[in-house]
Amino acid sequence: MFQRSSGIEARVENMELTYQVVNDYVEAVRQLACHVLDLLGEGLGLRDPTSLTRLITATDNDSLIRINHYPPSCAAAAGDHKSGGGPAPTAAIGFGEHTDPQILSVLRANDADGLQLLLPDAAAAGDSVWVPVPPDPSAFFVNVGDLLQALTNGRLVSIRHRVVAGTGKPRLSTIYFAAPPLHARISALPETVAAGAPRRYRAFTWAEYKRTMYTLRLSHNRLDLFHAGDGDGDAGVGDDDDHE
Ligand SMILES: O=C(O)CCC(=O)C(=O)O
Ligand SMILES: [Fe+2]
Repeated sequence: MFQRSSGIEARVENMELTYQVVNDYVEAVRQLACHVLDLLGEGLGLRDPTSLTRLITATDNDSLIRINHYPPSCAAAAGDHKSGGGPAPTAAIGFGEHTDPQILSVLRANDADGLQLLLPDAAAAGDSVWVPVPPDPSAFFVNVGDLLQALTNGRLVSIRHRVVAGTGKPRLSTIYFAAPPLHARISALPETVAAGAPRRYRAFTWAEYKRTMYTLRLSHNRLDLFHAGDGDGDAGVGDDDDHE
């Protein structure tokens, strides 16, 4: 009985420690995300370079952290064997292709490879060229999300990526997704709109975007449903008071 309760106490202590470590990590990556957004705001020539950061520091921000674990793939090994070449095209996918929906993602992973990016220019030309991101546990991988693409009127691009599970080491990744409050209105910043660069997307709230996203497949190009001038369409999104 005594042993059992001390076991529980140890577990509670462990949980508290884990909670503390995760909280400290979240605070550190949140600050990093703010720093990156401030620099981007400056680089974009925003009148208020902190306006992007303020979206993710609001007390009711919707940011989250995700921890992914990809065990080595037996399917990839089988694919290698059968084709004598690369992994089986579908069976070895650890995380299907997608863009991150939020503002900014800050990823840290162990030294196992697997993350790949789709080259946007090749994709626009109809080719699928996947570029591996070299694993580096001492580095952060910072990714522009869909909302940042909309806020910058397409000047910053939310890159399509995926994870292919290899046959070697398990991959472990931790990603902080910096997001605004649900009610935040996402609309191209005025400095990114010009006669030669008309507003690409209509205004929407993060809540509307999330609602739409949950009706779609992971790989769907969701921003396509928010193009300016498309009306309400069947995307089921509201506010279109920013139409041009
Ligand atoms: O695990 C990774 O390396 C990337 C995962 C990812 O893209 C995501 O969780 O959105
Ligand atoms: Fe992602």
